[in-house]
Amino acid sequence: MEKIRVRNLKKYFKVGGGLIKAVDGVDFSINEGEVYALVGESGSGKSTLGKLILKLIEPDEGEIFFNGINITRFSKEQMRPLRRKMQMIFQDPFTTFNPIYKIGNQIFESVKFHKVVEHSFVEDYVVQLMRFVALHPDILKKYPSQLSGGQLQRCAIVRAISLKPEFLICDEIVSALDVSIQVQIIELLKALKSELNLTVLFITHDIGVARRIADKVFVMRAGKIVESGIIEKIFYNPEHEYTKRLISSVLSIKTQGEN
Ligand SMILES: Nc1ncnc2c1ncn2[C@@H]1O[C@H](COP(=O)(O)OP(=O)(O)OP(=O)(O)O)[C@@H](O)[C@H]1O
Repeated sequence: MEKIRVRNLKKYFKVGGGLIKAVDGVDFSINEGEVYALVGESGSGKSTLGKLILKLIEPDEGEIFFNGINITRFSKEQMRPLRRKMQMIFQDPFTTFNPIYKIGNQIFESVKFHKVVEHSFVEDYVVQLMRFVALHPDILKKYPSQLSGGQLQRCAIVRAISLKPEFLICDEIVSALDVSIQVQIIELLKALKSELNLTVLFITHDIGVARRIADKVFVMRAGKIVESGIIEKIFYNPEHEYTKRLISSVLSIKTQGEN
């Protein structure tokens, strides 16, 4: 079943006297249970595309379908029941949480707001999820500033999955983390994906990271998808010059690291 489809999506920004074509006529669909990576250099339009799909910003043109329903012109009220089903996790876990409240309270509130489980089960439910992502439940009593980036990103994952989403966008969620922690978070996401039958769009500038998690990939350049398909095929047999460049930059970093 088709989970997400976008058709001729466009978002331009007026900056100074000029126009930035952040997303410039994008078409694609993602089926239920698929993990797609969206790969491209900084500024290619990846985050803007992610925000458009979730209707965090409005497109200038084009259409967005979720579960086959055209949500492009849905109002805030119409979007409310869908918000829980479409979650986004961002690069910087320190801005995900409000620094003045304990982590637990923030996750409990969001589970209560969306009425995911009965009030009396909320704490037990979240504690279970904390264990699932290998975090001690005592962390729920801490403030964001008391946690490491990796711990906080796991908490952001708990908050997102606690709402039982159907579609998850991860926007550069491992970019700010050490390589060993990156691997742990990617493995965690893979486990979650199969446990929860999630459909995932994993945004990253690093096609090497994309390859670890995704089955398929969209390569984005200057607001357009220039190549897409099965990631192993594209990694070993890229057609577009831009994709070749992305791959060779990953390979050259690896080679330098190995020397
Ligand atoms: N609100 C905005 N106002 C003006 N320009 C914007 C806005 N949001 C994004 N842009 C511009 O749109 C282009 C695409 O930005 P976007 O953040 O989507 O790219 P990206 O591929 O996610 O890159 P990065 O990983 O660096 O965020 C960039 O040139 C950016 O400066």
